Amino acid sequence: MMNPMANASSEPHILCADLVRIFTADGVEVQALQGLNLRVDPGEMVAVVGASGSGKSTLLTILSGLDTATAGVARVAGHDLLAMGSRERVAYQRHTVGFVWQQTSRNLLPYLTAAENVALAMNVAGTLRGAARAARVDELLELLDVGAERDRRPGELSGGQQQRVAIAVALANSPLVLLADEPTGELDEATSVAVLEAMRGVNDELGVTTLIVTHDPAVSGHVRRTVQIRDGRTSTEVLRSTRVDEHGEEQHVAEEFAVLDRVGRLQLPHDFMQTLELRDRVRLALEPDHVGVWPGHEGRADVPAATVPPAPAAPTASPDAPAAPSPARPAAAAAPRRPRHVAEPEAAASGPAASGPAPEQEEER
Ligand SMILES: Nc1ncnc2c1ncn2[C@@H]1O[C@H](COP(=O)(O)OP(=O)(O)OP(=O)(O)O)[C@@H](O)[C@H]1O
Repeated sequence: MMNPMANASSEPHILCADLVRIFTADGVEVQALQGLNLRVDPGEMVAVVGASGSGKSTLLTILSGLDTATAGVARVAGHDLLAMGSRERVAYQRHTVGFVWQQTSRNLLPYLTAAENVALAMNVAGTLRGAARAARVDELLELLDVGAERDRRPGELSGGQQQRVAIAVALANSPLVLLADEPTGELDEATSVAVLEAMRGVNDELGVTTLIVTHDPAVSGHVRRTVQIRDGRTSTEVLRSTRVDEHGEEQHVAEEFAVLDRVGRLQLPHDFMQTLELRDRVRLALEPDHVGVWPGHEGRADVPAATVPPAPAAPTASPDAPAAPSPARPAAAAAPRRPRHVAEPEAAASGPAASGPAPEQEEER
């Protein structure tokens, strides 16, 4: 199984850095993406989850080449999506990425059979012909477990079968990246699970980099990495892995991390901010193995500060249950300690963790 961190130094298949998309409607600006950062390495399968209006569809529309970002970086498999001309865009959509949308009508033509829908995608892109094309169609439909439905039209298929055929269509031209927008949005729970497992099978079998955008938190259970979008930014990530414990038993472990961008910005979880009444500005302190964050005003004195440790958190005790974001546990475990006020509090309070004061500039109060 692919370790999501394994390719950290190679060129990612999806790279978004400080991505911004501003819509203007009736003179009012809406910032759908507000400096989003995302990296997906070749062969990874990642879910992007978030509440309604958080910017998921906007992100996917940009990655699919149907919309262009206002600013920032968006690169997919070597294509610069902000600089792409119309000819490159067409080639990109035909050969580099495959899409699965929520609505069947957007994925499949109703008057063609399953096999004809897959073959049409190859025809449009001009890939494979004759017997090679027919063999590829059958191979894909078999892979998605809808080989027996090859001669049926979408109206004669169940919702789950339609989405499996849609995945086969998306894979027809051997894309490097598969993008799916709420692929289980119109399916019941059991069918959703089957479709997600089919996508995972495709990811394992073909190694196609897969990004699923959804509001459904249950999707997280089917991928090794889930990225949470909040207010147009990636805020936290959950990584899932399997480990063997000291008794030789397999444990499914989920660890949650805050996302840190290139210049040291991170979003503190809402509940941390509420618990410590953090607002406007905070005090920071660089400790030997973590960064401390304290209210910059008269915050609650009865609770210890949030801390941001550099190392991944320990595995969760209960299998497959996401841990609280890493910063929470050291905070709870750490003895309440006084914030280390800096000589010039205003300067420290305004800077990010990365530019916080060096220890020798600090003084204990
Ligand atoms: N074409 C547009 N014009 C103006 N505002 C838009 C446009 N598209 C999206 N928005 C706004 O951008 C924000 C993000 O929308 P987006 O559709 O990306 O969210 P989402 O997370 O996909 O939500 P949902 O799960 O409800 O589809 C919302 O505030 C939305 O109203």
